[in-house]
Amino acid sequence: MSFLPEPAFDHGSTPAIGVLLCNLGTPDAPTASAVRRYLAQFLSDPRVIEIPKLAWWPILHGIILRTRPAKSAQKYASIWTKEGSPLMVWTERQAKLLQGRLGEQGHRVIVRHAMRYGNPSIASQLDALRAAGATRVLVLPAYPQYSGATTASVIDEVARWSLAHRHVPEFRFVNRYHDDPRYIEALADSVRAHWKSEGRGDLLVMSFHGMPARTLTLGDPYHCECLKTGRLLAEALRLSEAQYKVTFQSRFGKARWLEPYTEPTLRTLAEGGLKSVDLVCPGFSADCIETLEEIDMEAREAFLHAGGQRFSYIPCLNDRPAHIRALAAVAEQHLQGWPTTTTPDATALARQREAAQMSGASR
Ligand SMILES: C=CC1=C(C)c2cc3[nH]c(cc4nc(cc5[nH]c(cc1n2)c(C)c5CCC(=O)O)C(CCC(=O)O)=C4C)c(C)c3C=C
Ligand SMILES: [Fe+2]
Ligand SMILES: [Fe+2]
Repeated sequence: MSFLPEPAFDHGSTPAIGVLLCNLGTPDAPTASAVRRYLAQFLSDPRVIEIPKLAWWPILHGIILRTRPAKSAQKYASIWTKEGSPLMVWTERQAKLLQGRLGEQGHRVIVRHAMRYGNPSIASQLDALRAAGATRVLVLPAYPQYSGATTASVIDEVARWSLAHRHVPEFRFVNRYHDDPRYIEALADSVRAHWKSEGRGDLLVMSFHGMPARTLTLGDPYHCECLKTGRLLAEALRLSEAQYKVTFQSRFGKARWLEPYTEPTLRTLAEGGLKSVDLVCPGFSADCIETLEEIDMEAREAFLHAGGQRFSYIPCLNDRPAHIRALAAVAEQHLQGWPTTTTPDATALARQREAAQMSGASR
């Protein structure tokens, strides 16, 4: 392997700490071609599809990328905003607000947002942080619950970027914050606020993104962390076991995924006589196609069609002040003990030595 020559870190007056807020990513536009590009990158990630490439490639390129983009693009179009994809808009806003909070901490902190798939890429934002003088970078995947498919995939991408650089910044990673009291309180606060303004249903369904069921037996902690978040949120809201239910949504493909599945559960509950339900998605830090379309449109329709009378969707934490406070607290906790001083920059020192020798020689 060979490394390209690269400019020294631009330290400016004080070396900075970068904070990279990462989310999953989203297409650049609600069109079939943009969705195809996005899905091709996403579904080629071996962290996401754990099937040998030889078996998966013909399915991905022969079937999925020919059929899914057009259907998905229509769904994206139904949630797209003037500013763009909701996931992008919220993540960008969260990073700005986080910058406002972390900028107050006494050291120079530069917050950037990045997407694991699509834009802005993790690589481009790490380049930008490096150019701005960040010699240390805290990577904060906006996934409260750890999973190999999400959190570890972000870590892979950071490692891939590092493979191409000689002078790699110091990294720290937030692997999870599923049981952080400030995150739980932010969730509880949003549910209470919703009940106050919209009224309260007979059951609170907590719907998390699903994962293939086999990941649980293979050792992925995701399922356990979702259940713990659910229990802690229920405790914060003083709910009995009969007053809430944890479910899993967004099944992809034919394999068994984590159960119970959200939409079939809602249908069964409605058929069993449940009239009024509140639904919250605690594992999504920002509203996106999976919450706005799959839950607030499709799951709502399924519940009402099966005899339910009231379906009340509680938005994700998005830019709620308690959420930004929680993210800032999680970041601060991981920044603790990280000195802002840096090792002398080898290139800068070599240049200084060279300049001193030159000026000595000319005298
Ligand atoms: C919150 C955590 C997430 C986990 C865990 C996760 C696992 C996972 N997802 C897929 C397949 C798809 N997910 C899609 C969208 C999507 N997924 C997450 C989050 C998690 N995924 C988010 C935030 C989004 C929204 C993106 C947006 O643009 O709004 C999609 C694309 C949409 C579609 O075509 O349905 C797919 C496909 C798998 C296979 C998986 C675990 C193995
Ligand atoms: Fe997903
Ligand atoms: Fe979905």
